[in-house]
Amino acid sequence: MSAAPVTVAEFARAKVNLCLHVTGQRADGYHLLDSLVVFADLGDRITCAPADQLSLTITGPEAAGLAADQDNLVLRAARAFGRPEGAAITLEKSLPVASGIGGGSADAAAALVALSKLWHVGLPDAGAVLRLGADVPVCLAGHPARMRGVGELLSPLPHPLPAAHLVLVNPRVQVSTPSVFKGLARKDNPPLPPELPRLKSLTDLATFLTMQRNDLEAPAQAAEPVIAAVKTALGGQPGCHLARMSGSGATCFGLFPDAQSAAAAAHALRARHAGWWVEAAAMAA
Ligand SMILES: C[C@@](CO)(OP(=O)(O)O)[C@H](O)COP(=O)(O)OP(=O)(O)OC[C@H]1O[C@@H](n2ccc(N)nc2=O)[C@H](O)[C@@H]1O
Ligand SMILES: Nc1ncnc2c1ncn2[C@@H]1O[C@H](COP(=O)(O)OP(=O)(O)O)[C@@H](O)[C@H]1O
Repeated sequence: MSAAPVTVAEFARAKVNLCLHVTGQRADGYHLLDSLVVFADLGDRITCAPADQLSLTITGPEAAGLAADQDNLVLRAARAFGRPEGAAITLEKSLPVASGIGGGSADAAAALVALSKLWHVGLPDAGAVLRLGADVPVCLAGHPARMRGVGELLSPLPHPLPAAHLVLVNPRVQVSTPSVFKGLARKDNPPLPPELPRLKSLTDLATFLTMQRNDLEAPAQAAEPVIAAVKTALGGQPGCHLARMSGSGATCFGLFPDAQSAAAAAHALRARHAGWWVEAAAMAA
């Protein structure tokens, strides 16, 4: 007697680029990156239930920003298995769409894991995973990593990062990732140091990051000057060790030492900027 099929749920954590150096461009136009990627204990949720047909339903506070059509990265992830079986997939969307924290990539990665469990099949090959999006491999890895190449070269960090809390702020503007890359003044910026140092405290981490960059900040800010205001507002909160944009924006993050200071900053920012999306979360280990 075979076991009854069960529903599988996976968490799709927000990705944060603590720094993002653009070091070159490939002949196909994709850019070479060197980035420290971490995850927040905050994200979307994918649930896959057994079904004859493949279907997607989107719920949650950010559902209105996204269509449940064939282009949705969750259904693209299902098709990456080749000929997909049926599944009734629910995406509970909490992360703002197209905001530099990889919500779509995290959803794709979570869908891959959930469907491989539901269907008892292996994951698609690395090429198929990367074709879903440059951020999907790191989201599938799901742990802090140094990301190079166009996103496919992942190295675990040589030393664990210190505990930290994040405040994520999105001013509710969408910036187009291809346009931000196109706006770069230079594409051959210096990489991260070859060896990442041991960073024992949040002060060590912030000091190290202050010497690194997000090269996409300048072109994103040129398109949406409010991003500079977000960084200033975050950086002015008590306990904020560093404020920077993630990915191609427009979401910015602040690094805080503990849950209390992060929650207080989030509260103050929400009170001052009612239209902004503001969330506090621990940085996942
Ligand atoms: C910039 C980053 C940094 O982590 O984050 P987000 O802003 O998306 O969160 C990622 O590289 C984005 O990853 P992802 O959003 O999965 O990218 P894709 O769908 O593959 O590509 C979207 C577009 O971004 C540009 N692109 C993306 C990745 C890369 N290494 N070089 C590029 O030039 C290309 O113009 C591409 O058409
Ligand atoms: N499940 C999904 N969640 C978010 N965006 C999605 C999804 N499926 C497709 N997309 C599309 O992918 C693009 C990138 O979205 P997202 O990953 O949220 O942003 P970013 O790459 O800036 O972090 C958006 O233009 C969006 O329309």
